[in-house]
Amino acid sequence: MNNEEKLKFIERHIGTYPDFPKKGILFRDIFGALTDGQCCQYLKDLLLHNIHEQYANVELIVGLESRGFLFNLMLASELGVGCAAIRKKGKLPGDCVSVEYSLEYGVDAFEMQKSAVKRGQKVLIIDDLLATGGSLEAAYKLVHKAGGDIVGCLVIMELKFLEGRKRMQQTKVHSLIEY
Ligand SMILES: O=P(O)(O)OC[C@H]1O[C@H](OP(=O)(O)OP(=O)(O)O)[C@H](O)[C@@H]1O
Ligand SMILES: Nc1ncnc2[nH]cnc12
Ligand SMILES: [Mg+2]
Repeated sequence: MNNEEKLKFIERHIGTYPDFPKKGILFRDIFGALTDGQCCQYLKDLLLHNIHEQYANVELIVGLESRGFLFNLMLASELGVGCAAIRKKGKLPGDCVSVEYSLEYGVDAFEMQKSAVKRGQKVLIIDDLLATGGSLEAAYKLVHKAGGDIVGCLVIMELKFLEGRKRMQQTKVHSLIEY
């Protein structure tokens, strides 16, 4: 299968749920695709392909709690680099940097351990989905605060109509699937 066919295959397996978690939200469920073994392999192939094409010399993959964690360790181990976590507030021990953010259906705060990123380290931020961009923008600020050099962000899905990309003009953002 070529990359275009792999992408179509994945698209067909992503679940779509109207009015979840709130009325008016059309929820795009990556977990629906991950129960299929082929989808897991194709997703890995396409994410790695994109990293090789778009983001040279990545040294650390940072994933956003929780759906971003499905991909940060997997990609880091494939690339032979480290991975780190951005978590919702109060979950990480030690000295942390913290940033408040809002998303399509709420407000929260993200944290990251200061020790997770070395000064000037080349960081790729990964998540399943870009909606309003609140989460990804907060992640960018956190990694920057922690001393990282962000080479870009990679997401599987992008909800174009919410224009989250407008908040991310400080770096390169790539998505595999646009809605
Ligand atoms: O672009 P935004 O409007 O910020 O929305 C995108 C974020 O929303 C979802 O996460 P959610 O906060 O629902 O948490 P989860 O990953 O733990 O399910 C999704 O996984 C992204 O991380
Ligand atoms: N519509 C949506 N589907 C899945 N995750 C989301 N996060 C923010 N908006 C979302
Ligand atoms: Mg998330």
